[in-house]
Amino acid sequence: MHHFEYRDDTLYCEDIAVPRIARAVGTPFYLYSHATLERHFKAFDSGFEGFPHLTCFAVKACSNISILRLFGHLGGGADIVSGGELFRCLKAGIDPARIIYSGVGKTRAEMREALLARILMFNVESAQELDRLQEVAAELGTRAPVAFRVNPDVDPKTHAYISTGLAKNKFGIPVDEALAEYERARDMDNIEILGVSCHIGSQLTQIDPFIEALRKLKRFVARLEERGIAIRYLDLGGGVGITYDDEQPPHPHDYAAAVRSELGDMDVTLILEPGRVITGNAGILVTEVQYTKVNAGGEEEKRFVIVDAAMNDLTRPSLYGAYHEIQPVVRRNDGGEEVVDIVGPICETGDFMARDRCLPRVAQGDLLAIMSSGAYGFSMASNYNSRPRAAEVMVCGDRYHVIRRREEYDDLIVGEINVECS
Ligand SMILES: Cc1ncc(COP(=O)(O)O)c(C=O)c1O
Ligand SMILES: N[C@@H](CCCC[NH3+])C(=O)O
Repeated sequence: MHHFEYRDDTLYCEDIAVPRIARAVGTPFYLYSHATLERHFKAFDSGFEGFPHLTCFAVKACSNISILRLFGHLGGGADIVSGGELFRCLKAGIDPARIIYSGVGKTRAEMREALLARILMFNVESAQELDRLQEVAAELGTRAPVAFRVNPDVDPKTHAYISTGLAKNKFGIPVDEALAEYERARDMDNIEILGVSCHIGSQLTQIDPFIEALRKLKRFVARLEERGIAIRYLDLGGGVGITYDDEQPPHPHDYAAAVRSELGDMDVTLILEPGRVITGNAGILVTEVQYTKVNAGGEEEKRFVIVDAAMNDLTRPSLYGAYHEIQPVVRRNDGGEEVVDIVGPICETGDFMARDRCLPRVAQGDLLAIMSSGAYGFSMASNYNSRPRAAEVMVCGDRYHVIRRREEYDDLIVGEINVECS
């Protein structure tokens, strides 16, 4: 359920007509519904009510500080993967004691920053990372709280690029090797073992792989306990999928019920790292049709709708061949339909939002809504082709706020130095 719906054939976000915002801020822009963000966060979090848990929003999915602030107010923490994400979370007022730090390539500087901020836990992903963390913590005269991210070798049955829990993926430490790392960590002066973590992939549409991974984790925790290593936190990562097209992912409550049932009376605090399931369907990308054209020279006639959003704004279709529903912002019921490629202005054939898509006939100046863009949308945007990044807007009821202004040309060269080598 989200709060983007038509009223008299015009798309509204909560109580505001989308064309009104387009006139005020220009296009393209990301548009988020505050009520939907809140609803999705609560829908996820409430599934674990009564069980000690912490919902740490995966910042990489949608990292605007106004949105992070909202989740912080709702009692959430954050799952970060860089110093930049830590910086954002602190700016957004997220309690560092609710921040966990994942990622395979943490630098010394990033470790230092996170230790100084006193985050809850590092999810350590390799033996060398453990050694480095011990050194950095010793330099600061502190102890680093850690979980190891174990790789359970479970097939998440998702797109190969976003599968992370198979042995052949770069993430985590194989379960069989992790035991030795825990024993090493136990003997380190500046490491404090707090937990075990895993994250097997993103956009999962079935519950079974989560449960298979959890079973392996439980067996692993029992082996740790046999060796006198106690675990306080069990981090199950993120990964619950959403409907982009016709997928039928589990409802967050069904996911939570299955996890709780498998956990039984295990005495741990659960950490969850949801991203997409919270923000994915709470945001859209609004774009304007610049041109339409027909290329009739080849074997088949090709119809193109050229819009002002591109792969630099929303990279998912180009990168994964991902499907995003595309809807006219104002529905006209007289023009019929046609099969088109909806493409951006970038000089790449891979710059498309949709291919061979049946769309109501559109004309220059029409607005289109690229749905389900609230996760891995703006956060993956770039300046490719020297395109200023889009604005981000959040609607709260009958008001809207620009939560990130559109970039200007001067933003494109921030940090560049105009050197002439003679
Ligand atoms: C370590 C980690 N946690 C959480 C997430 C969030 O995943 P999702 O957006 O699928 O919930 C990711 C991304 O896949 C991740 O890499
Ligand atoms: N960027 C991916 C998800 C990757 C999740 C990061 N571990 C997407 O757009 O679907």
